[in-house]
Amino acid sequence: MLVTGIEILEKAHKEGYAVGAFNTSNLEITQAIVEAAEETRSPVIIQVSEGGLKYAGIEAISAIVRTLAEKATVPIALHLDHGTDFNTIMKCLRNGWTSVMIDASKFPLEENIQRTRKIVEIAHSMGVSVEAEIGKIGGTEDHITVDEREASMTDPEEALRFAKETGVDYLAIAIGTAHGPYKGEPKLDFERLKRIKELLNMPLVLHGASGVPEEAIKKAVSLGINKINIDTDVRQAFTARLRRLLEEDKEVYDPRKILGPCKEAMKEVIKQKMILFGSSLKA
Ligand SMILES: O=C(COP(=O)(O)O)NO
Ligand code: NA
Ligand SMILES: [Zn+2]
Repeated sequence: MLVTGIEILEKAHKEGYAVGAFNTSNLEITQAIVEAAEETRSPVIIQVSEGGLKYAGIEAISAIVRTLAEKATVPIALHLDHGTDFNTIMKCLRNGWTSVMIDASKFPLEENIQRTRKIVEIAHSMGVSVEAEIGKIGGTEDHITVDEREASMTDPEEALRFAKETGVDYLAIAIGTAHGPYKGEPKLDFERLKRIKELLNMPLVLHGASGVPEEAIKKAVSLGINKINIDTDVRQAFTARLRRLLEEDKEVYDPRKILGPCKEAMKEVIKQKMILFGSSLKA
């Protein structure tokens, strides 16, 4: 069933587990997410980035996700990932999305607060949940120095002020993760996470979670992370299966015979994540 993001994440926050938020841009990835959630009895957040909306078309991808979510036997929220453009966020709200992220983290704090508060007021008036970001979660391509990394991490006191002044439902924080594959091993600042959770006592979001070792994920969940964004690991599962399949079978040409096994490969990765995050059997 299609529910709001806060319905899923308030429960996760109270009961101390995390829910996967998996990016999709087509039918097969969406099916993999929904089937994985039903097979592990997990609530799940299906999210589309602005790039994914451009690729699939907002009406088409909304229809696919909404249709599969409404038919599903577990709670599913439909979330806009890293919303930066006001009109795109409004289009998602008009297309029945149940959660949106306003990512104004690149602006100074005051402006991030203003921009976020505006979206919170509109989305809440429509019964839609809101995620925002404070601190900068980079991509692995950012060649930043260590102290720049420190400076980009979320300041706990600023996060408290931000949460109070915006009314945001869940907060994406920067504690050392980055989007995309890691070159070395990511070092998460668990002390910082612990402090933020103590101060804010609300659902927290971890971006850039692909490539983070399982032990670090488990520790982050135990310290209060409740939404975990995964994109790269699912993409890599798809592509690895695709390459192997085309290597092994030079004759195949039916997209269903190619995309079907790729869907299964993505589903297996997603199921493992749901079990690792502690969301299995929570639906
Ligand atoms: O944060 C993410 C996903 O990051 P990864 O690709 O590292 O899983 N999406 O918003
Ligand atoms: Na990552
Ligand atoms: Zn992200």
